[in-house]
Amino acid sequence: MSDQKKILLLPGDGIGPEVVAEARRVLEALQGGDFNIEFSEGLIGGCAVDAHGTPLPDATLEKARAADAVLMGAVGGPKWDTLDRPLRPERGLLRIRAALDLYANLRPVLCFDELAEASTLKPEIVRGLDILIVRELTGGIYFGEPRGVVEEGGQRVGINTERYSESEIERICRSAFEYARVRDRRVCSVDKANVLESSQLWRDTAERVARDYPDCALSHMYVDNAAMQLVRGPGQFDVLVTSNLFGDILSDIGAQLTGSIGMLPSASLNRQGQGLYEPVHGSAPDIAGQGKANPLATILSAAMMLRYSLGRGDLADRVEAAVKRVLANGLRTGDIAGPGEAVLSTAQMSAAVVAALH
Ligand SMILES: NC(=O)C1=CN([C@@H]2O[C@H](COP(=O)(O)OP(=O)(O)OC[C@H]3O[C@@H](n4cnc5c(N)ncnc54)[C@H](O)[C@@H]3O)[C@@H](O)[C@H]2O)C=CC1
Ligand SMILES: CC(C)CC(=O)C(=O)O
Ligand SMILES: [Mg+2]
Repeated sequence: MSDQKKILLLPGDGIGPEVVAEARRVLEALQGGDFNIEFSEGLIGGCAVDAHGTPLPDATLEKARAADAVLMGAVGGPKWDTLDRPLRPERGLLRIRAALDLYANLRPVLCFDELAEASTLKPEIVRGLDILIVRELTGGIYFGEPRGVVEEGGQRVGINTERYSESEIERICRSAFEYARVRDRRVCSVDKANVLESSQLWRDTAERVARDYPDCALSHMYVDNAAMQLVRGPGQFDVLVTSNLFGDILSDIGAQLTGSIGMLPSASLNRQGQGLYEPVHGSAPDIAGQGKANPLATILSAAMMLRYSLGRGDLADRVEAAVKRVLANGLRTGDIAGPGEAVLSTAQMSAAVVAALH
């Protein structure tokens, strides 16, 4: 029986449309037999502001709710940087994450052996690197109230609020332990409990949740040390669980350990297993429209979508194996190419992945 899946594509801005088009090509190449996809498209970010005056039109949210999964590119860019905050493209992304309750953001920091030389770190440090960052995605300072810029004492004051409830912390910690159970059973909770009350609650809650997972080890680390340890000795980590802001920053560090931010995929999941999949990078205005973007982070995000939302781990394995083959054959986009190595365009890279699908 044919298994028709509904995928909503949200290309967004900058390099978003370029990398999403290439991930679509890979998904299309997998179609046939018992696997078929019905693609639809929606607007989010700056392109949605231009067309509808809002970064997240209701129609996009409705389509997302009706889809089996959403594959997004990236939002934002200098064209929209001057807008009032509620109109900024990035707000559209935050709103769709909140509206779909996508609280668990998985960012696998996986270094393909073939790219160990492309890492900022020594190859022997990153070879075999496999960390899972579990980032809380719908709370914390990106959402806390009060927020805004107010007049106070004759000057402007910018306000944001870091705020976490026990239940928000508990559910993301549970997710982290569940993933740890199918890995090396080690969870490092990253916070700033020496300064922040929200982090003290985070630490207490992580300790309480850990009692339900006696088969896993829990450790704690302050975020400043964690940033340093990720660069100094990333192999010490298995699962990292942390807040929205800290996870955002630490995962960009993690991305560079894998060779390039163009390599790091992500999945954002709710309790129902519904998910939004996107590369960790942004809209990269500096290279947009030039065919220079590395599409592998988005292609690997599509693989995560196959595994987590579409129940097709077999197809996800095929995509990931194809990416590995392409890298083993020495094929590189500019961000991961070494000196003197030939550089593929965005479209040439995805064509190579399609050709390497077995
Ligand atoms: N999830 C999202 O939609 C995100 C959106 N943004 C937005 O994107 C815009 C640009 O932000 P930046 O801070 O410059 O971060 P960025 O991730 O877009 O770019 C940082 C650097 O990495 C490079 N890069 C990013 N993706 C690449 C890829 N696939 N292949 C090769 N090189 C790549 C860029 O060329 C740039 O030099 C901003 O408007 C920002 O708010 C930033 C991060 C995430
Ligand atoms: C709008 C930002 C929060 C996006 C971002 O940087 C991210 O999710 O990594
Ligand atoms: Mg980020």
